[in-house]
Amino acid sequence: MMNPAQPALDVQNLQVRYPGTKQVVLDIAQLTIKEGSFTGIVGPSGAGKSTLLRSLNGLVRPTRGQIRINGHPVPPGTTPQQVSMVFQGFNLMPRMSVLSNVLVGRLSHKRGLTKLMGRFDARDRDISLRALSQVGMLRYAYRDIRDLSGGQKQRVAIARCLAQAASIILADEPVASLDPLNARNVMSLLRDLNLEYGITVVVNLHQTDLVESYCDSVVGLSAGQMKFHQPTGATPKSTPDWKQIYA
Ligand SMILES: Nc1ncnc2c1ncn2[C@@H]1O[C@H](COP(=O)(O)OP(=O)(O)OP(=O)(O)O)[C@@H](O)[C@H]1O
Repeated sequence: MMNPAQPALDVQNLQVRYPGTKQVVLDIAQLTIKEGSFTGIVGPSGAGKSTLLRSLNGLVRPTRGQIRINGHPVPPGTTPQQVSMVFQGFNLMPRMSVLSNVLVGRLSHKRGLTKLMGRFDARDRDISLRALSQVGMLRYAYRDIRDLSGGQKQRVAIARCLAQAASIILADEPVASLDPLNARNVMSLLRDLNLEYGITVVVNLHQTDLVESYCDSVVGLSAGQMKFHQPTGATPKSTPDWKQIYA
């Protein structure tokens, strides 16, 4: 159930230093992402965009700070069930069917031996097939992942998020390895899911035109610091054009 008053993501005093290094690569005093929003994260290479998403997903353990997901504090380094991630390289299992890959999204709803053994029931299959239908990939359900194009693979990865019933999708440069047409198709799919189901989307992007077309707000990072967080639409004259971060 959407609760627009409550942020989907709330970050306070987040700091990341990778183990064995001295450099603080992310230092964000406060970042709030509204539920149901579609936020682009921009910034030069090495700015900390991936580190931010990976911290939110528990893949990176912050040195300090607090992360709240849908109002609940997330213990450092844990992956909340409501959060699902899409990667540039798809992170799908080759030599397995499309459906098997989507079923992986159901694992976060399992416990104990059932999870360990990767056992799925009829409901899991129904949910996964429905997810494939939602991304227009149902007819590929029993095909091998290796038979798919990059754009199709990314659709399957997004279906895996839907099977997980994630309320937040974090997408780390999801279209970086796609041609411009497929890039727009994948962005449109994310936008449709955002509008239709209220899924909060946070996406790292290098292409400013995609940020302008699809995102309702934009966060600018530079050298691990948050430089701005503002709507993408009418940019007030008093604030710098967000594209300046690339200058
Ligand atoms: N596993 C790691 N160990 C040590 N340092 C890392 C690690 N991962 C990233 N870094 C460093 O953290 C900083 C931020 O990297 P990050 O990948 O988050 O940036 P980014 O904005 O996503 O860059 P890009 O746009 O090139 O993907 C960089 O200086 C990078 O070298």
